Amino acid sequence: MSTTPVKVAVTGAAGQIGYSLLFRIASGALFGKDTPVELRLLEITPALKALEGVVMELDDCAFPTLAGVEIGDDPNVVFAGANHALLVGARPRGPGMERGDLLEANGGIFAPQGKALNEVAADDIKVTVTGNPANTNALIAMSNAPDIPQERFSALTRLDHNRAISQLSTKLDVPVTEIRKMTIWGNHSATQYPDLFHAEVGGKNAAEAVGDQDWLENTFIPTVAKRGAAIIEARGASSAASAASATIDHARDWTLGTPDGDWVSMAVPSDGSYDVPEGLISSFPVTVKDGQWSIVQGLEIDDFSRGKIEATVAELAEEREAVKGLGLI
Ligand SMILES: NC(=O)C1=CN([C@@H]2O[C@H](COP(=O)(O)OP(=O)(O)OC[C@H]3O[C@@H](n4cnc5c(N)ncnc54)[C@H](O)[C@@H]3O)[C@@H](O)[C@H]2O)C=CC1
Ligand SMILES: O=C([O-])CC(=O)C(=O)O
Repeated sequence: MSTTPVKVAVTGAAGQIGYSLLFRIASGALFGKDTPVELRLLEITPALKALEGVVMELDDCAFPTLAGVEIGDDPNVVFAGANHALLVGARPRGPGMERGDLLEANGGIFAPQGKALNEVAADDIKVTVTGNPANTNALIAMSNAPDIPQERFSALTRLDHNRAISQLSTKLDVPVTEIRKMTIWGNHSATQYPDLFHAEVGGKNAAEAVGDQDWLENTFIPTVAKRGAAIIEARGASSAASAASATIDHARDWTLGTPDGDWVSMAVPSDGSYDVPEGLISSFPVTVKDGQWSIVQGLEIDDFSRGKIEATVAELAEEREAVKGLGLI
């Protein structure tokens, strides 16, 4: 086992997602059994007592990979030396709300956290935003951290990506391992575009394998895009274990790389690819090598896909204007 622990900061650590996420990270699910991790956990002051209880449980697991745990309510202390920051802490939506409705309540969390990361995180910091509305919260954090390269900021669309794989696997009755090159474009919201035209099933085009445009348009896309709301309706609370699992998948692949012949969906700062305005944090198909992501280039986008991508990107542009208006960027 290597001796220097990787420092992973997690915000909202006493929350629902935190309760799943911390135990997965501590058990080695993020970087493997040979890499010790130190957890640095941020909460608001009233939640620190609950967090102490979670830390007692982490202790009680005696995880060989867990090298230490620090907790606190000051991001300037908790983020010190962090190599990864998983920004989960934010209010979840309730029934009948869209994620964008959280912008006013949650946006304010991400400006001070971006500033703190800028000041005290390690030089190789990678930031993943899970708290909603994730894309625009990542934009706020990034805009408040001018000394951190922009490509170190990302938002989570991996849960949508995994949901899309699962829906397709059920439809075609194939194992998830047969499905490659799934893409979520745009915003982690109801406007997101899960794209089957570039996905593959057993090496064949997924849209052709489905052969049913009506299912693709009227069942697949809305099921994936509205899955979060369906879970809130059923569970009475937003998805937590699957969100934690997707956060692990995202941060792991960003660190260890994507397999040959496949890609993943990550919301990253646009460089103008596929006509997504530069600087918006939008989901793209990406590959990762040596810890750096690249947007997959050269995909042909037909009129149907173009319309879907434009709609979700227009929403991201509106959110950017809204947070400008709030003085957050
Ligand atoms: N991107 C995605 O795919 C998904 C995102 N989410 C989002 O993740 C967020 C967290 O969800 P849950 O864990 O279920 O919520 P939760 O309410 O159970 O936990 C949130 C925690 O964040 C803490 N918190 C609030 N402000 C904070 C701050 N300034 N600093 C540090 N901690 C702070 C709260 O005290 C609470 O413990 C929500 O915004 C939810 O909508 C949830 C599922 C999927
Ligand atoms: O839907 C929500 O509010 C929680 C979330 O982001 C998801 O499950 O995708």
